[in-house]
Order: sequence, then C-alpha cells, then structure tokens
Amino acid sequence: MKVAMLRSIQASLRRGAPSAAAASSSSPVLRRYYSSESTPERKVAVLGAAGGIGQPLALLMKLNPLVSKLSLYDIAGTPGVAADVGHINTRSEVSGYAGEDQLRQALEGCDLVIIPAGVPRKPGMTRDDLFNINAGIVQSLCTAIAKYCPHALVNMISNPVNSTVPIAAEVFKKARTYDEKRLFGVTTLDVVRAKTFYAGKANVPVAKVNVPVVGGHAGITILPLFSQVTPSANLADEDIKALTKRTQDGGTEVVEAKAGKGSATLSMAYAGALFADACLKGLNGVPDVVECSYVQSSITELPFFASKVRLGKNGVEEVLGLGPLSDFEKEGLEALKPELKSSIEKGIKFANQS
Ligand SMILES: NC(=O)C1=CN([C@@H]2O[C@H](COP(=O)(O)OP(=O)(O)OC[C@H]3O[C@@H](n4cnc5c(N)ncnc54)[C@H](O)[C@@H]3O)[C@@H](O)[C@H]2O)C=CC1
Ligand SMILES: O=C([O-])CC(=O)C(=O)O
Repeated sequence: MKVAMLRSIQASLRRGAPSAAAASSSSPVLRRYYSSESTPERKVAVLGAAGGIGQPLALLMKLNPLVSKLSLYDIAGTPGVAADVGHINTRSEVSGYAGEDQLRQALEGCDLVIIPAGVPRKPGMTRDDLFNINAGIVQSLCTAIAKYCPHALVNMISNPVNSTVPIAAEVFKKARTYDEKRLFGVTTLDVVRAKTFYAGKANVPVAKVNVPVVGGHAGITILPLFSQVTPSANLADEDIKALTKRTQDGGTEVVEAKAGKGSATLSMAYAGALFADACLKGLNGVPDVVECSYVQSSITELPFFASKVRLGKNGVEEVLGLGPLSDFEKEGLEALKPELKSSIEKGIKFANQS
C-alpha cells in the first residue's frame, strides 16, 4: 500500500504536481513527503478573499498541492473564510487576515499574490466604469506588495484589467521593485469561455480544445484566435464571428444573468486557480508551461498585451508571438488597439498623478 502510494506521488512529481488523491490523503507517508525538501514551500495570498471570487478561489487554492501556505486577506470577513477552508485536509496551512493592519503579515514571504479585490459590474456598466473605485484599491494593495513581498508574482484579476495592470506596473516602478516578468493580468476566463463555446458549436470534446485569446480583457479588446483552434472543425465564417462575439461578451452575459448580483465568480475562480497553478508550476521549474496572459509586451506597438506566455522560474520566460491570423482576426486586432491603448494610458496617468 505504502509502495503504491509512493509510486503515485513520484509519478505526480514527474508531472509537476502530486495527484489530487495524494494531496487530499492524510497518510503519514504523504505527510513525510510534503515535509521533505522535494516539494518547494510556496506561500500564496488571495487579496479580496472574502468576496464572490475570493471565496471559491480560496477553496480551489486550498486544493492545490503546490501551495504550502495560503494567506487570505480582505478588509473584513476573512477569519471566517479561513476557519472554514482551513478545515480541509490538504497540504496548505491557512491564515486569515482582516484590515490594513494585517496586510503586512498576509504578504510577507509570498511567492504569488492573487488580486480579486474590488467592485464588480452591474447590468449596463462597462468594466471601465469600475475604474474610479478599483484603481485606488489596486494601487494601495500593490504599494503594500512592493513593500512586503517585492519578488512575488502578481496575478491581477480586479477590473478593468486593461488599466489595473498598468497601474500596478507604475506603482512598482515608483517603488523601484518593478519586474515585468512578475506581473500578469488574468485573462484565463476568456480562454476558458472560448474553449467551452467552441466545443459546443463544433461538437468536439471540450477537454481537447485549445485556442489562444489575445489583446486585452474588455469587449472588443478580447480577441480569440479561432483560426488557430485545435482540433479544427472548419466552421463557417458566420459561426466564427458569432463565437468571437460571444467570447467578447461572455462577462456581460453573466452580469445580465445575475441581474444586479455581480459578475462571474465561480468560473472566474476556476480560471484564476488554473492560472495560479500554471504560475506555481513555472516557479517550480516544470517545463513548457504556456498560458495566455496580459503582460508587458513588445509583440505589438502596445506596451501591454495578452498573448501566449511561457512561464518559468522567474515568471514570464517568453512572450510568444501571435502566429498567423485570418483576415477577420487582423481586422479585430487593428480595431482593438485604440481602446486598449487608451485604457493603458488611463491607468498610467492615474498612477502618476495620485
Ligand atoms: N479578470 C477577470 O476575468 C475577471 C475579473 N473580475 C473582477 O474581479 C473583481 C472582484 O469581483 P467579485 O469577487 O465578484 O467582487 P466582490 O464584491 O464579491 O468581492 C470583492 C472583494 O474585494 C474586497 N475588497 C475591497 N477593497 C479591498 C481592499 N482594499 N483590500 C482587500 N480587499 C478588498 C471586498 O471586501 C470584497 O470581499 C471585480 O473587479 C470584477 O470586475 C470578475 C470576473 C472576471
Ligand atoms: O464582465 C465582468 O465584469 C467580469 C469579467 O471581467 C468577466 O466575467 O470576464
């Protein structure tokens, strides 16, 4: 029995992570394994952990065997979330921190900080309508990150991502801690949606679908590259247009369905956990970890752009190019640039005048 378990753990390690079954076991063998030096200790913080995204994200990160310490921070409510999630018998130790006085403790020693803090949309609002409130929240949290865990990777979920990532970059530049390899706008939900919608239309198994989504994270700045989708099902141009539009409007679809009770939380928590896991695998030296993310970029004339990114021990190892685009995608790319440019400039201006 013990031999079988050790073999399963070794197989998981070769894949980069112990299996979920191994992770959730409380066997003495597993405890010895986790206390050995073979699995790096990784502290992960969720800022905004008592919120609609924060709570299910805390749960999913608690299930991730790559996490050894899970730090849950919010302005209020985190002791309860931490007590609840902390009873789950997986590897990480959970701590809850509430209020600015505890932000230092929440952040010190972090390898990865995930930020889903801030207000969500209501029907009729754009993501940019959240700027006035969320820009300040992101600015103050990033100021604390620069102080207490300047080397952590940062996964920015708070909207408008097209502006909050440039704000974070400016805050880190001012604090002289900026490393473009360590700052990520989380656009994974766009990829998750593109895969789901495509699989439904093309009638292919969703688990097999791969499709890059580039640009940014709002409306037409979200550009799925269905010309590069695998497996290819040769859909009609009209179908590709409709799938593109549905991916671009995916967030609004959820906002309207929730009718005033917020925006995507559960699918976002899933997407955030997926991206955080990829970042941790990269940090741990797992080869060939590639995900789409909104990062500092020179693949277009825009200083921030979402595309496929290879993740490694220092964060971004390589920003991958766009690859060949269809005429429809080329048009979409040109159409998104002015909006994305102005969202980036708005973020930079905010950070430098306040
Ligand atoms: N990147 C993406 O794909 C997505 C981004 N979002 C964005 O994520 C953000 C959060 O959404 P929800 O969780 O639904 O909102 P929510 O309102 O349910 O939760 C937000 C949490 O942030 C906390 N918070 C506010 N100020 C804070 C501060 N200074 N420090 C720490 N925590 C603070 C609140 O107390 C609350 O618990 C929104 O801006 C939303 O637009 C949502 C879905 C997808
Ligand atoms: O639409 C929103 O406001 C939340 C979001 O970013 C998404 O669901 O993609």
